[in-house]
Amino acid sequence: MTKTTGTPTAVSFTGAVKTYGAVRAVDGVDLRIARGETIALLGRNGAGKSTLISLLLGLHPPDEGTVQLFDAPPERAVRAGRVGAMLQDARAVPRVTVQELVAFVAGRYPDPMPVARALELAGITDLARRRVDRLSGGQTQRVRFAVALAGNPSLLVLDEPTAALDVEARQTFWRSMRAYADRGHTVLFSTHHLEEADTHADRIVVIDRGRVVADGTGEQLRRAAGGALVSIEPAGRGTEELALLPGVRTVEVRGKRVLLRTDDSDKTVIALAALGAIRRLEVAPASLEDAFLALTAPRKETA
Ligand SMILES: Nc1ncnc2c1ncn2[C@@H]1O[C@H](COP(=O)(O)OP(=O)(O)OP(=O)(O)O)[C@@H](O)[C@H]1O
Repeated sequence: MTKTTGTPTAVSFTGAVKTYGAVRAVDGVDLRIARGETIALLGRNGAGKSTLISLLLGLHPPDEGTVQLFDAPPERAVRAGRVGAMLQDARAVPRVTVQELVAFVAGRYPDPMPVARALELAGITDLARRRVDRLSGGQTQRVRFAVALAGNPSLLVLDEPTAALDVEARQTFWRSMRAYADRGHTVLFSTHHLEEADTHADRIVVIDRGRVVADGTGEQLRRAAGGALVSIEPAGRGTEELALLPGVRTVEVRGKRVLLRTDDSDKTVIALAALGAIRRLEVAPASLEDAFLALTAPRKETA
């Protein structure tokens, strides 16, 4: 299926379910990540990304199904120092300096990277002597990245790693993440930034209501959601007949214009021309954002 089919497995979810009361936060997830892959988890707020990550790290057991890291239970891989994580809600330890904290974490791993290297990759060399509880939000986030890297783990798990970062820190982060991934490590990150997922991940996994609703490259997702967007001013025509045109998957009214998501823009445009009375035609390839919205549309919405 993918170029990584024969590669050893880093992460596997099989029928994984995690409920919180009536909420099925993770609802039957099957997912395999090969060693060396960089995976982006995309999903709306509350889709289940953080819960999936907590199962992966062994912070919670699944209610049903199994989760494995490197063909073993997550706790074993975590205890063996094969995993580094950067979570959203990790709290700063008071009074220690950045350097002390990173050195402490590195010391708990069997094969850590030099502390100076972790600080450099996270872009915080100049913060080494600062106290960790006296940093800005973005600085704290970069310290968390250094902590995740410190053990030189085979698998790096990053929950919304760029959420609080400014433009420059974001660029430094992605450069370092890529350098890390290029050395054969496996990286899983969650994000709300579609262009980051598209640019920096080998594969994008879209989660919606606790399920995997799409899994592929940005290009594959764009294609799956409908290859192109044809937009027109309908000049008084109803939208019903437009929905029946060849290739058209969905019809959406946006102000004066009508947007047709189509699998075959050539056929759709030829049919539109045959109908006549169509003004200001525009054709554009579907964006990843279009694909994401189509994949995660609320159930009641008529697209
Ligand atoms: N500790 C908890 N107790 C009860 N419900 C929870 C708990 N943690 C998460 N949930 C619920 O589980 C669902 C999935 O939440 P989760 O935090 O995994 O989503 P997410 O995709 O990470 O969201 P976000 O993008 O907002 O961080 C949501 O409906 C959330 O309200």
